[in-house]
Amino acid sequence: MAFQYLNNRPLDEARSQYLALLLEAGFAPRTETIPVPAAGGRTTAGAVYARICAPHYPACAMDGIAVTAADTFGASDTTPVSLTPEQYAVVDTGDPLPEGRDAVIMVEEVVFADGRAVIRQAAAPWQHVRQIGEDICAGEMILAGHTAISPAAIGAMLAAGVLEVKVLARPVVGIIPTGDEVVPPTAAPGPGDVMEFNSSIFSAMLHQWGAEPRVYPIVPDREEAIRAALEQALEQCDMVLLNAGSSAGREDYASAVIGQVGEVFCHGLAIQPGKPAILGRQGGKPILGVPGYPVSGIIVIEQLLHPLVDLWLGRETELPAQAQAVLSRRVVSSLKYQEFVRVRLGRVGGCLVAAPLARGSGMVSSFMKADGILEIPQGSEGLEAGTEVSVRLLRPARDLEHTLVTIGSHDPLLDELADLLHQADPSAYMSSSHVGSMGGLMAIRRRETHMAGCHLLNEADGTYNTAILEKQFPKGGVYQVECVGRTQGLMVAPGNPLDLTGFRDISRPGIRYVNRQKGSGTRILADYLCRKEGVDPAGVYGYDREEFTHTAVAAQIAGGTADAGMGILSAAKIYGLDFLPVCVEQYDLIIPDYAWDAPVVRQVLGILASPAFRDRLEKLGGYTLDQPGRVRRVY
Ligand SMILES: Nc1nc2c(c(=O)[nH]1)N[C@H]1C(S)=C(S)[C@@H](COP(=O)(O)OP(=O)(O)OC[C@H]3O[C@@H](n4cnc5c(N)ncnc54)[C@H](O)[C@@H]3O)O[C@H]1N2
Ligand code: MOO
Repeated sequence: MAFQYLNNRPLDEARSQYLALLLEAGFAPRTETIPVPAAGGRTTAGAVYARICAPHYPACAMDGIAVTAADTFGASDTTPVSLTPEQYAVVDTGDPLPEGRDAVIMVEEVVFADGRAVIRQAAAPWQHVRQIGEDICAGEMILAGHTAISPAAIGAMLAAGVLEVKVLARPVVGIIPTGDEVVPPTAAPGPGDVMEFNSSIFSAMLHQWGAEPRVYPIVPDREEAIRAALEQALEQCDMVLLNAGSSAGREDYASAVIGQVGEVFCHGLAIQPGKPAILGRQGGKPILGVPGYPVSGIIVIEQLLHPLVDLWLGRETELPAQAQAVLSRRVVSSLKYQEFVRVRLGRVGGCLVAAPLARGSGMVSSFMKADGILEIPQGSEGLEAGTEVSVRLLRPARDLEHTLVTIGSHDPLLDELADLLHQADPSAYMSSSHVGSMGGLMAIRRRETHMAGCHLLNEADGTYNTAILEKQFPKGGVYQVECVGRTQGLMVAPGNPLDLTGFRDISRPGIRYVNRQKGSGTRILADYLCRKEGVDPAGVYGYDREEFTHTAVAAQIAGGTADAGMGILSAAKIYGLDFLPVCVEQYDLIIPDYAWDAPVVRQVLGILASPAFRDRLEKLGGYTLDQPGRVRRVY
């Protein structure tokens, strides 16, 4: 296939030109008529008029008696009026007002005696009577065109005799997943299989926007097959997403195929992620070529499809909620692209802090973890730490107020802690970033975290954390809180097929080691063990290969790309690995004084000391618990 290079069009410009082009070519909503009870949330296609009055008869508004007001005139405490059975009728709320009557007296104000109704106050004509059309008059406009139908509007239409309503049809959006490697979701994928989950992400987004997704079967990377699928979807849908094959690879046919069935308006946007997006059309029908990477796909359909759905449904695209936050770390950006950076947000010490998340376009979990999106404009080289930024919120702002931010050493116990915290208080959340023990202490210095998991060995005396905390916080300001003792060891493949006997064996020829990142406590431990056991790191294959968590190291070994790595027993257990224990280390939580009184911190300290926490850790295995939650030292 001829190599077609991509444009680099600014997003705003491309989007507005694309929308204008589509409108000119006849992009317009379909309408449909549906029963009113099912119309909640839909948008009226035109004005809706009342067919009958509501109420359509004079109705009693209270339980009591219907009377002729003139019969009651003069009634008072001193001159009660006694009505004969011919002069009144007992009625309930909603009953039609009996012929000849013109008022209702509440039952509380009537004394019945010998079949007569005695009243001590005159009734005003038409009191407690709902007149015909009091609510809605026949012929009156109930709803204007292009109006969202609220629950009350459903009631108003039905009361006014409108049983069916013409609404804007939900746009049917066809989603065509493509790729030879792409397979339906399974818990046991073969090597090279990529699970097809993009269509499920996009479908969920479309439902949220009021559109109707229609997912087609996965199409292999063959030009004719993709064209046939696209032609079918164009016949059956109002808009079509062609997923993957958008960039410049050998089997990337999206652009060519869109060109064959219609027209490519633009291939390539100045955005990252999402740059290979294709803006195409067949007449006024949009065809979007959406990159295969999930994060790129989410950004592209949010930026391009969401406005199309809004336009179709006659809605203004809502301005997303924004929050001002302080950037915790420097973010580098390319001058060529407008970048969408996923961030975690947390209010720490009175300041909303935005911590950038991993930026890989294939990392769908980074979008899941994100609290907001920071947009860095095209032409910017990035932003320095400490810059005040405006972040588009992905979660309600109030959730951020009760989020415990933890940045530091990784341990699966943090996930258990987060789960227990949220169970105990559904308004409380925990967001953890794994940057290693030293990284956590740095985050405390930058005031961006409530808490940091820490296990830093002082080689001189074999103690943990104390020496480094004294050095890092000479002026004090942190609490060292006891958490657990945990067994560190060498994780190896199940059955230990290479017969490793201990740490020293990592330098054996043929052994592929996988390490933790510099600054992590486990890396410091590994470096220490190298010196102690006379292992030369330069002679260890893979010593410079770094992963950021215990589970990531375990996953490499389980996946067969490494033979050994240092980590904790609980991570080895999750992956069914063998484990050669090396030492028990002290894992503490370091809490800065600026966060000490935060309610979420108090809650977490309570959970640490609870039997539920002990139970969870017993199940994980590899931990010893003395008095979690106890303050070891204040610096
Ligand atoms: N030489 C170049 N390579 C790439 C470029 C480029 O400009 N030159 N662009 C990169 C960028 S940026 C992106 S984004 C991706 C876009 O890739 P495609 O749209 O061509 O998609 P694929 O390569 O087919 O897939 C990418 C990735 O996503 C997985 N995938 C595909 N469909 C699904 C699905 N339905 N559910 C889950 N995951 C899916 C696919 O297996 C790949 O791993 O290209 C870069 N390369
Ligand atoms: O621009 Mo592609 O969308 O990452 O990562």
